[in-house]
Amino acid sequence: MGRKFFVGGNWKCNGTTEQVKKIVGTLNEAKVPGEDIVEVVVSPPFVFLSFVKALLRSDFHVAAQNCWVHKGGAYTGEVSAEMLVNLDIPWVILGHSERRALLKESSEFVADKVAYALSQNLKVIACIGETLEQREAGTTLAVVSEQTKAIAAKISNWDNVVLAYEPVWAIGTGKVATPAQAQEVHADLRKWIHDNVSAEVASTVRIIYGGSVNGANSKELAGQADVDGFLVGGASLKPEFIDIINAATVKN
Ligand SMILES: O=C(CO)COP(=O)(O)O
Repeated sequence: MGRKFFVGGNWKCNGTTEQVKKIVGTLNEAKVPGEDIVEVVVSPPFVFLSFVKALLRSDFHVAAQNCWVHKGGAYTGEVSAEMLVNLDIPWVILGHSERRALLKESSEFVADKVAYALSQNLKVIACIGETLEQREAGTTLAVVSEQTKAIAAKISNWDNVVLAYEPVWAIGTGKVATPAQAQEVHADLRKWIHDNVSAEVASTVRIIYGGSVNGANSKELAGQADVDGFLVGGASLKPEFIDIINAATVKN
């Protein structure tokens, strides 16, 4: 099938110049499989993007954590897709659950952002995931397929999209999804994409898992057939991020 393993590090709203230097230093010295085996992307806050890009080894790439929904202009506090392109930032994370919950970003708004970012040739890590209440109510697939459907309605080319399944109850809680739970949702999502987008996109799109991934649990999760990588929060700020990148070897 040839879906290249993908590991993203979402630093969220963390870091000082000194911490950033230290993290990048650790990444630059790390021994990891080549770019043919694993694609590695780290996502610092906007203010550190250029700094990280300049320091970071050339086989790792950077992502912004958000961008404005349309062309830039009179939108105080926002950063446009055009600016990211201008700075040679190849990736952007969109629709993270923290933004959906705290900043009330709807599925439609996220989908508009995804479509606009793709139109500017950015590559997108699009995040979806259910809350604990939704899981307990048995609506996990309905929720993640609704979030995916909103995106599918607005884009026609999935080549530059990575779908990040991040159950909200697993984010920052230390309560990781079991490999079986992750695999079940990933397989259901792939089937949904098969039935509602195309067989081709279903077989090629990477679906990565996020939520309390760490050095210890990453190998077993990576062993699941439909888990094509990770979006890592807390552990991406620590040296164990290297172990998570190395979980890619499980696929080979
Ligand atoms: O939200 C996440 C990545 O985007 C996951 O965060 P944690 O790895 O800290 O649970």
